Parts: sequence; C-alpha cells; structure tokens
Amino acid sequence: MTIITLDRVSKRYGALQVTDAVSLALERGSALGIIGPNGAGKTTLFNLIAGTTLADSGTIRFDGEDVTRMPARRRCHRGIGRSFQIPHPFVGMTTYENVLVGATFGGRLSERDAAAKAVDVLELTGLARKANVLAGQLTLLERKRLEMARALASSPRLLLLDEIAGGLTEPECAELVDAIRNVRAQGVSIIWIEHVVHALLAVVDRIAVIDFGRKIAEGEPAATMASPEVAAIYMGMESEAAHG
Ligand SMILES: Nc1ncnc2c1ncn2[C@@H]1O[C@H](COP(=O)(O)OP(=O)(O)OP(=O)(O)O)[C@@H](O)[C@H]1O
Repeated sequence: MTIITLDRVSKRYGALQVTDAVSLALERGSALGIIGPNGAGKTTLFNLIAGTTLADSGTIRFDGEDVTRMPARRRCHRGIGRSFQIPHPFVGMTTYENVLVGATFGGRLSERDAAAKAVDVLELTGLARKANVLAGQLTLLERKRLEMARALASSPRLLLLDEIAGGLTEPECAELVDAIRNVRAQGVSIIWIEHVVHALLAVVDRIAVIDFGRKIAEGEPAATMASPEVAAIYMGMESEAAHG
C-alpha cells in the first residue's frame, strides 16, 4: 500500500524547469531519503507535495486521494506534515506552547486533546524536559527537535523533513537520528531531504537522487550511493558542505 504517489510531476519557474517529470511512490510506514546538489529542486518537491506550490502537470495522490490541486491547509489536515529547512519557532513562546499551536491549528484538536498531543510529541522528540523553556533559548539540536515536534503536532501520516541534521555535532546528529527512528516506529511514513548522508542512511529504506529537477536514481541506499553517477554527485555535495 502506498501512502504517496507522484506521477510525472513537473514545475517550472520562468525558463527554469525546477521539477522535471518526477515520479515517486512511498510505501506506507517506510522512509525515503532524498539527496542532490544545492538548487537541484528538492525543497520544491516538498512544496509540491505539501501544496505550498502547485504542479504545472502530473498528479500527486496521498492515501489514494488525488491531492494535486488541493490547498496546503487541507493537505496538512489530510495528514501531510513538514519541517522547514530554516526553523521559525515562536521565540517568545515556550517549547510546549509552540507545539500546542501546531496541535491546535495543524491538528485541529480541541484544547484538551491538543494539550495531550503536545505532551506526547515532546516526549517522542526528547523535548519533555525543555517544555517550559522559551524556544528562543533552545540549543541548535533542541531547535531541530522542536521543528520536528511542530510538524508532528498535526499528527501527520507522512512527515517531510527538510535538511534537519545540518550543523550538528556527531553525537547530536546521532541523537536526532534516534528521535527520527522513534517517529518512524510510530508508523509515520517519512521523506527526508538531507545533505548529511550518513544520518540519512541510518534511517531510510530507499534513496532517491535529484539533479537538475530530475530523479536520476532511486533504490536501496547502499547500491544507489555506490552507482558511479550518484558517487560523482555525492562527491560534489561533500565539497559544497565543506565550503559552506
Ligand atoms: N518561487 C521561486 N521562484 C523562482 N525560482 C525558484 C522558486 N523556488 C525555487 N526556485 C529555484 O528553483 C531551483 C531549485 O530550488 P530548491 O530550493 O527546490 O532546490 P534544493 O534542491 O532544495 O536546494 P538546496 O539544497 O539549496 O536547498 C533553484 O534554482 C531556485 O532558485
């Protein structure tokens, strides 16, 4: 059973074909990693899935339903949740309050259910001890956890994670990987865009490689990473990461 299917989805900005006939299918409960160079069109793919950008052509089905033209808010309520590459928490609110906002509006829960949901999500993401700390005072790792917690507050069945591991130390990265594994163990399907490939490999079942808006490879992680075409791109990404 697939949770999400993209069939030849395309998007163009002016002369730039940012998404070029991308097809993808994700099995329910599985995790897919997406890699590719800067500007390859990865975040745009998330925008297309989440509905913040509409596809020019192609179809997107979520849980059997055609959501291609559905507005982002409704897709969120259907069960597509996302984290953003640049987190924007409400810095003057506590960690708990930030998650509560997600549960109330994203999850459309009553006050009492939203409060219970926020507590669950803080536990799941390892933030329970930081519940009453202002979001503006969290460390980078904690802000990454909060970004994931806010996405989870809407009870998504599909979670889109956009470059969540960047900038962390190795032990912090390992902690984040554990948190993502916990989320997955709850049955949430995951698509994760990430430059920190070893973190990705610790979680995902499959990898898709995007370059110039096209999916150039997809498959079992080790075999996909080992293919010469992907190895060349991956080496380019490593030097990009090393230089900024
Ligand atoms: N709204 C927009 N209008 C015009 N061009 C856009 C728009 N959004 C993205 N682009 C362009 O589309 C291309 C792909 O961008 P996208 O953010 O999807 O890439 P990415 O693979 O996520 O890159 P990165 O790894 O740097 O985040 C870039 O050249 C970007 O400048």
